Amino acid sequence: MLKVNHLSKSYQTGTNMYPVLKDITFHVNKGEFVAVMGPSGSGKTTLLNCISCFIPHDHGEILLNDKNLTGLDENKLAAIRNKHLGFVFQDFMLLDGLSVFENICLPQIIAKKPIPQMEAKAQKLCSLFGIEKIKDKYPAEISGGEKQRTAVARAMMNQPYVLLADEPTGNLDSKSCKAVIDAFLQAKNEMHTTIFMVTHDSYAASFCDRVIVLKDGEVNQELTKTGTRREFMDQLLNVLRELGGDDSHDAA
Ligand SMILES: Nc1ncnc2c1ncn2[C@@H]1O[C@H](COP(=O)(O)OP(=O)(O)OP(=O)(O)O)[C@@H](O)[C@H]1O
Repeated sequence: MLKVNHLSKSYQTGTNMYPVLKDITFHVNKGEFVAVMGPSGSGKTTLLNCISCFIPHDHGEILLNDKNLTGLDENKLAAIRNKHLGFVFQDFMLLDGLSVFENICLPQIIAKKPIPQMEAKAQKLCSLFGIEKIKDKYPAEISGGEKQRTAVARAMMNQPYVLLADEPTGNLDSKSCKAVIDAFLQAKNEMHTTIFMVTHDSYAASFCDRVIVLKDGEVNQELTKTGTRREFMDQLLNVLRELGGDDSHDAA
């Protein structure tokens, strides 16, 4: 579903070029829930921004459902972002003046989809993610966990090929974190959604099928969950402790 082949990216500061991603290769299969972890500055956000088509990469290729995104012009990239990618951000990015239900509908309002079809879909997502009771409230009236579940529902409106999440649990306590992870697992299990999440949180990552660990812009290792979630979390904590890059929830 998502293939990243030999991806490189440098930033220019003055006359100096700083390589941030160095020959990154990995694949994410349809329906897989994959996290990217690594110490601060290892290139996680840069990688996500390249996959999101927000910034261009220098070398290599990114394929989304076998379509090569490399070299597409900004209009084509914007169309791919709108149609085929869903986004969940650390700070929710909900529109304060719209209700929960209207926020969820937003991607299809922008895409000018028929209203009855759109409302039926939003209603289904509200019940899937357990936010039916708050659907008429406004973002200022709901909790952080409810805001993020609303953001997950909104990201699912266009049934994206891949849901991209940037530190989705970063602003949440353990209980809300679990509620958001449950929303991802529901999207994966009931809608076969492919999820790619950047996180510092080993607790959140322990619910994933696989974790790609970055260090200094390179894939340091890939860890696949084989045993229990708790064992996987301990494995992640050990790896991250060695590399210096986790701030997992204590209550995990
Ligand atoms: N626009 C930019 N221009 C120049 N350098 C940048 C830019 N954005 C990021 N960097 C540098 O690239 C490196 C990787 O940054 P990035 O934000 O991708 O790391 P990260 O792993 O997401 O870090 P964190 O965990 O702290 O969010 C860092 O050294 C950062 O200072």
